[in-house]
Amino acid sequence: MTNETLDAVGGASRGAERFDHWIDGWGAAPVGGAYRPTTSPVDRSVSFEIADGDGRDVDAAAVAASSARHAWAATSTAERSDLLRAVGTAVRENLDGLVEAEIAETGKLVAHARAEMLSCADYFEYYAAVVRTMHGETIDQGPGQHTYTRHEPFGVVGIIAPWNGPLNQASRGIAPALAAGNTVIVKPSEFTSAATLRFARLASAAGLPHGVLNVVTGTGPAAGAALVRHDAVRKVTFTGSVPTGQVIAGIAAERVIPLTLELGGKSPLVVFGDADLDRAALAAATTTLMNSGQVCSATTRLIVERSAQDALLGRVSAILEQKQPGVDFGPIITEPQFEKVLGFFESAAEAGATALTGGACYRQGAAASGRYIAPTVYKDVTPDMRIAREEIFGPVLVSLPFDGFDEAITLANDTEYGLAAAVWTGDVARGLRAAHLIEAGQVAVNGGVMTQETPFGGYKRSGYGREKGAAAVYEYTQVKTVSLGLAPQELVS
Ligand SMILES: NC(=O)c1ccc[n+]([C@@H]2O[C@H](COP(=O)([O-])OP(=O)(O)OC[C@H]3O[C@@H](n4cnc5c(N)ncnc54)[C@H](O)[C@@H]3O)[C@@H](O)[C@H]2O)c1
Ligand SMILES: C[N+](C)(C)CCCC=O
Repeated sequence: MTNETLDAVGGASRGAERFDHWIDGWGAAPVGGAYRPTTSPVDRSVSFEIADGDGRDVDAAAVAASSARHAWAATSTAERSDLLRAVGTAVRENLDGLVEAEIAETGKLVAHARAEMLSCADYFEYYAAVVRTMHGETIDQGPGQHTYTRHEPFGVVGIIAPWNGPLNQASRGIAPALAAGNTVIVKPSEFTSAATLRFARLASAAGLPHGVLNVVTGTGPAAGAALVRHDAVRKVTFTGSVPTGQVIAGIAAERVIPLTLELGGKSPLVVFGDADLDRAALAAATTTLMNSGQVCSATTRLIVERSAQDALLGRVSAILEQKQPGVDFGPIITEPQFEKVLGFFESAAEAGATALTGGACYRQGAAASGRYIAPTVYKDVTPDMRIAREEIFGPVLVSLPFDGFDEAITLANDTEYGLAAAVWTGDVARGLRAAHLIEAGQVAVNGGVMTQETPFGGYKRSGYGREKGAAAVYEYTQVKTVSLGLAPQELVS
């Protein structure tokens, strides 16, 4: 692959644009005056200078979000719906700038970055519709009472986002939180903040009142922890790793505030021998390559009926071997994650797994200057190996054979995680039986798809709470019961 191709996907040789926080409808320089660079995973050049915030900047955002919250909560659902739709339109009309910012920090393929930004617009348009369906209930206690429930916003919601799908993952929380009448402070990953900052400007220009959406950038321990600890923040949605989720859950428990945790996964892809192996192989290759495996719900733990293992792995390897870095798949987004994936290769070699293809980064050609990892397929894996147990978050497929339905389910559930699963079989009834027995928040049988409309979240250590789907809007509300006496009551003295 040529340098020209890499430039096209990653954007080297660019000036380092500087980004401030977005607070109360304006760019706000960090109180401490510090900025940190973000880099392109394509060639490690500096992409942007991003405000390196801390608790003082969170304080400023909290003042803005708190000041705006009553007026925002008092808007009608029709007004909020119109504004959310306008935000979605603004994303569509300014797609190129968002895509450019996202690619500069993640190295995503242009087509993938565009799809993610369009899906971001979808979140706003979808929750623009959902907000108009929100309702409480009436409770019949007899003729003398009129009792009903209201779904009221929490006030200020904190959203902490990861680097693998920066604006996309943040939008998944921002849209329903705003729809429900909350104001929001977003803390993007310190590795990937630019698209979220550009988005916040667009949202303000589209009509979101000042203070309704704020973005504070900086590291997790400085800006992120300050956000979770802030008195004004009444609910937090965190998407990221289990260890960070545990830290945040500790703070939330201390403060007694609700938390949605969207954490990692080690999701199984179960293939029975009677499946369409060509389609199953394509699915396995796609999940391995998608965002270079940096997807929380990637089903990269391939659990395949022993009789079909060689045929399936041959097909998957053949597909992956044709793929080119920068053309068919992107780089690993952060340097620590790149090193982590290489560490898994060492561990796999020491444990005796066989790499049918891949198993290394690129050491020659243009891809060697970026964080590219060759798509990898492992055979001769045992369930106790690190590559079989831990989330790799790279383009690495790990194969475990099974004999019989029960062993397939046992292996699928032999993980501390429970985010997602996929099942491929020629017997639909068996596919659904497997789907019901697998401990995961979403299971796709024979290529079923998940969209904005489908609830998403984890079982076990993959987290709690649900995002996406109509019900997610209620995760950003608290229920109040109101009871009105209609008849004279006897007073108890
Ligand atoms: N379940 C999901 O929907 C989902 C989606 C995307 C990514 N993920 C998971 O995210 C992980 C990769 O993302 P990551 O490396 O950015 O995760 P991470 O936990 O390192 O960081 C996530 C966010 O938390 C912030 N943070 C870090 N320490 C913090 C602290 N002490 N207090 C407050 N905030 C803190 C970071 O700055 C970042 O914004 C993977 O495990 C992946 O599976 C899950
Ligand atoms: C990176 N994507 C494609 C937005 C998917 C993110 C879902 C979980 O990590």
